[in-house]
Amino acid sequence: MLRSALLTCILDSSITSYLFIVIVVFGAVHRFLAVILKRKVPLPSSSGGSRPSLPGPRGLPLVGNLLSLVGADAIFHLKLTGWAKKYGGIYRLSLGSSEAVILSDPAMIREAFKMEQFSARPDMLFVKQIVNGNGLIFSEGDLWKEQRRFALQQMRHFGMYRLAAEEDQLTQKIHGEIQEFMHVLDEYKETAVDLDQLLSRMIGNILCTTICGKRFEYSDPTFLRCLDTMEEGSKLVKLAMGINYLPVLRSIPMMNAIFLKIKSNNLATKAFFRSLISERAETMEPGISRDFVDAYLHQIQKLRDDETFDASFFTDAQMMQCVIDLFGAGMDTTKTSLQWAFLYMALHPHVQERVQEELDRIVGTDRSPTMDDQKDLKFTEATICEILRCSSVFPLGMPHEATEDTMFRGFTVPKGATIFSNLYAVHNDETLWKHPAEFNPERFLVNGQVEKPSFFMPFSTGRRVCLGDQLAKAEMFLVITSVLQRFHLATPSAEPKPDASGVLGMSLKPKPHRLIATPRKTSVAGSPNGKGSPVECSEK
Ligand code: HEM
Repeated sequence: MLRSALLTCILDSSITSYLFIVIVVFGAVHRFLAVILKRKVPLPSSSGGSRPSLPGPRGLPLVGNLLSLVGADAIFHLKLTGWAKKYGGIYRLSLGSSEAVILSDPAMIREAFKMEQFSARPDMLFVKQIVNGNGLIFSEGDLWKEQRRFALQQMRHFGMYRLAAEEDQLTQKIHGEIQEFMHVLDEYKETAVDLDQLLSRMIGNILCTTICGKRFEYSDPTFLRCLDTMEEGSKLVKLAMGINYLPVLRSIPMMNAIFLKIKSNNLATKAFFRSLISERAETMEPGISRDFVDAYLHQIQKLRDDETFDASFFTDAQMMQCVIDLFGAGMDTTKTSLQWAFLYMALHPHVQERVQEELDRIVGTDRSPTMDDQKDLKFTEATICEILRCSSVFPLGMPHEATEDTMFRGFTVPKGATIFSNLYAVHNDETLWKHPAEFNPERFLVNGQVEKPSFFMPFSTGRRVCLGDQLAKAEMFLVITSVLQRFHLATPSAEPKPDASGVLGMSLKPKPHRLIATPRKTSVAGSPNGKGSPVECSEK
């Protein structure tokens, strides 16, 4: 009871500044003790002997740059972007007991993330105690390489190529999910609605279908509990980040309560997916992979049957973490990107009208858009690129870690340094983009063709580039085109216009806002080929 009241209080973002101060104080003590005990802890100026030091803001003794970041957790990306303007495309920061290197130059990010030495993940306590080195996001070395190769093959297969094949069952299910979303949207008619929960259910179902072959009713309590647990988990993980750098923070009751809650949420999430995996295992048939779990179960079976095979990372525990990683990585990012997409459409009605005009011309109103239409919907495609650029939902990517002291662009990046790629800075750099603050899809069109410059990198780049990029792009394309074909989106005139600045949580989210979805004059049936249950469309 007390713990749950404490956690409710913790989830209120106003407490984060307090936590930050706690982290700073503990950071100072930790570093002080480390120095006293002569442990090897890098100091702000310790980039090494006569080697040129990386530039960066001056830190205070013991706490480094932590004090400059107090209260900046919701705008961390802006703070780092401000420093990039002063210190350049590569600079360093001292965060508690660890050194961070911030890359904001796209060419440097491309070069760095191709390098094996910069492809590890920071050695965080969470990773050790919860993920246990398994999965796709925090795994490393041979395990990561093998699992990534397999998962990539499957995600590309399920994500893009199968979504293009309309007769495929999975594709039909995803189209059905979009229809269900629009059916619920239809029921709101002229009422303003916050799309957050509705999008969670649709994206959650698309991911569950792709990964485990299962969909849930929007009101299913088990499904809703799982979505809530994962959402809460993202907030808690962000709050407890400090524990990764200073494990001693766990001795603070509030931090320990967060840590224990993250662990219990993780167990609940595993229980949810365990039952889905069991269902799959009971119904699988030889040679048929209906989804990611099916493919994984077949792989485990194949390797067990192969007597010459003695070492493999394909285990049940590994499969579980891969499933959780794919769901976790795909959920918040795709949902948030779609929230931004609909907000931008409502804030830029002329762009929305151009997309709708293109959809009416190329797809018409008798069928839903399919992946085959993508190549012809140039302005729509450019608009989706602009949504990804402007929103930069993963503004600092995922942290990487240097596995050894490495000379890079004339500087030494020390072993153990956490490397952040400031994708937000790249996507808002005035030297690369004309008027980057403007929402303008035209910037991606050259002579009527979509052209994506090398400095457009919403899914990061290199060895650890997003594994679900194809699925995410396909989902965004199908959802955005289907919704805009059927609805006109607007902000409620009686409410203040939502502002398009984001708030940084695990991803960069728009501030809470409501939209009105008014049905357009269309007569689209419930599936791409016109079959399926039609959903009524009323006139404006
Ligand atoms: C618009 C949606 C998405 C965006 C913007 C996005 C962006 C990113 C970014 C920036 C990274 C960090 C790469 C790095 O470490 O350098 C990443 C990693 C990852 N993403 Fe995505 N992502 C999206 C959707 C998805 C989806 C749908 C899935 C799967 C279902 C997915 C799975 C992953 C995984 C597994 C990783 C870790 C890869 C690794 O460590 O090897 N993502 N994503």
